[in-house]
Amino acid sequence: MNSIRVFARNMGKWKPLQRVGIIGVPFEKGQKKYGVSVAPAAMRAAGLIEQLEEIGDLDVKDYGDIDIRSCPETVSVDNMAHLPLVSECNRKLSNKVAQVLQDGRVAVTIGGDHSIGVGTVDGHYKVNEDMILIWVDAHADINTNKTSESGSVHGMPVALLVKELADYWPYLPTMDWQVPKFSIKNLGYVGLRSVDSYERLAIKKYEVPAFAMEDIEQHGIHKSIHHILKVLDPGMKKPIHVSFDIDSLDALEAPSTGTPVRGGLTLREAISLMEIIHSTGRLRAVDLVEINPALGNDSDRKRTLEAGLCVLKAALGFSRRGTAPRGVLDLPVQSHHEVDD
Ligand SMILES: NC(=[NH2+])NCCC[C@H](N)C(=O)O
Ligand SMILES: [Mn+2]
Ligand SMILES: [Mn+2]
Repeated sequence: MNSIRVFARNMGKWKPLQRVGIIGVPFEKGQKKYGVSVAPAAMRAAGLIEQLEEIGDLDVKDYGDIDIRSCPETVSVDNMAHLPLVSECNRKLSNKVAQVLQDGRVAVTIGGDHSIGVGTVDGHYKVNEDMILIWVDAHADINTNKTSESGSVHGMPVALLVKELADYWPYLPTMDWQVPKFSIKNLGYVGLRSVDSYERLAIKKYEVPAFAMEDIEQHGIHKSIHHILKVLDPGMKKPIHVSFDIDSLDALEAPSTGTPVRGGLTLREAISLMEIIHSTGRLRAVDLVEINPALGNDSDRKRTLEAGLCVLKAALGFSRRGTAPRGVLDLPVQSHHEVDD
């Protein structure tokens, strides 16, 4: 984007330019299926950067992909597949996310499977220790290697991150760089509908605000996300990290994903959720994970990539109402219709 034009447009009372940094993570060893590593390239080919720039008032910088090289897997941990690879990828990713944030940009990370949530949250926490985390997912991803039925690390990132569960892990070789400091008290879930029994136990024990699909059914997406934000941050000042697993969406909306679950969020609900979070002005990092372009047919793939783009655009300020031309309206466009509650 032309920086002089941006400067001119931001003089006066216009909202400041939002700076965004894109990180691709072509990593798929946190689960068993081929293809989720192709998502960063597929999202770029689908027009990710251009579509974000079209929102306006965005300065988008593409930091490229994390370098995923297969290192020799000399150690192994029981029921935890490819730990050295997961660890190495996340170590690099954590540093990159911290760098993007220190550059004053919202860190937008395109996975990859959800094991990369370890690196994104770790990197974010290094910069903003008061961050809160909204995990939007069909799954809770809070298994340890002892409770997981799959042995896949994409079902474990939350348990690796939170300090309250640190004692439930054995020593994890290669993971010395990652010290769990983030508190489970700063975590909330949206979209759950496939939660394993020990995961359920952890959520209950630590009273994690968790809006499963039945809660969203009951309260609606607006009240659900407002409630989570209020519980996690009553003062409304903390930086927000959203880790968005595409399988939070209904399998009909986003079929190209490794562990689809029916009965999920509509795309409209996900867009609403992201619009609300954007409107706080405190979104600092967003992950979009588990898109697997190798699964399904052309139409499935296209629908899933489009859904991912819609979600990211909503998170970064795209308005479904349209945006008025500059200089015409000083205030954000609101609905012209008063609706009684
Ligand atoms: N990020 C994901 N899609 N995770 C799916 C996890 C599924 C299951 N709970 C497991 O531990 O393996
Ligand atoms: Mn997940
Ligand atoms: Mn999931």
